[in-house]
Amino acid sequence: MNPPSGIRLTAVSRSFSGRGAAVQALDAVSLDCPAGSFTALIGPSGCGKSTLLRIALGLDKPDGGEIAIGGLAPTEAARAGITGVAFQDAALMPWRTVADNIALPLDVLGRPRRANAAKIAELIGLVGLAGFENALPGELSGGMRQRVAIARSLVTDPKVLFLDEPFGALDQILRRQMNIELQRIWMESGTTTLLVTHGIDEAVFLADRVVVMQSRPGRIGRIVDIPLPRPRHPDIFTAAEFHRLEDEIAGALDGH
Ligand SMILES: Nc1ncnc2c1ncn2[C@@H]1O[C@H](COP(=O)(O)OP(=O)(O)OP(=O)(O)O)[C@@H](O)[C@H]1O
Repeated sequence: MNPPSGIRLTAVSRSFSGRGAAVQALDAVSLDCPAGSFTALIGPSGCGKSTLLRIALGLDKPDGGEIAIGGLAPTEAARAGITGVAFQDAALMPWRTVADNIALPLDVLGRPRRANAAKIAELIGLVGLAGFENALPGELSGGMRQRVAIARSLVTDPKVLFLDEPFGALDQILRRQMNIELQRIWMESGTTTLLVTHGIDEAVFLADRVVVMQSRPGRIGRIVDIPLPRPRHPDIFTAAEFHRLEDEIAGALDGH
């Protein structure tokens, strides 16, 4: 049997006590993302999305509950290269070429670059950047930079991928193109993916399920299954069923 490669949160809580009253950023959040699934996380500002992500990446610790990434504690999973992550800001190193930026997690984990040359070339092809291997970030468009960030997040062959609004800064047309690309990459890589987004349309287009969070305290309000067949084509954005699912999520965000 393959090792488990999903995400499992069991009653995860995290509160912050600042100068004012304590804030319950996460209140007993339980979520199971099966291996290979695509989950979108959506919710109002301050509902605990970043806190959840930071805990999943091993950058913060919960006050209570448990979290397992591919069956491991978050810090172990990160150290083993099981976790990949891409943020809204592509955060590329401006002096490193596309190939060198993609290779960065290998350098951090002390893995030999030469042994992974074929992997880097494959990823460059996967994100549609063949021919730009030696370009510097300053020579790329915003969408191309985000594609480099996604390739970089996949270079360790992660079992679990966290995407924090990776297309939030892009315009609507480019965002849709990137959504189509991301669906293809996910279908080819089979990586368990958790996408944090503010876009209802993006969530419905990409996800198997949309987790709608509520704030103060940060909780899961509703989980909406997205039973649309794959691969999903751009014309699905105008389908009646697509709009019905968007409305259901919008309603859940409003607390209905
Ligand atoms: N380090 C911290 N110290 C104090 N309070 C914090 C800290 N980090 C988060 N919080 C509080 O926890 C709550 C959840 O914050 P979090 O950043 O996780 O929300 P979010 O859903 O990611 O919001 P957004 O969509 O605006 O990015 C907020 O009320 C925030 O003020």
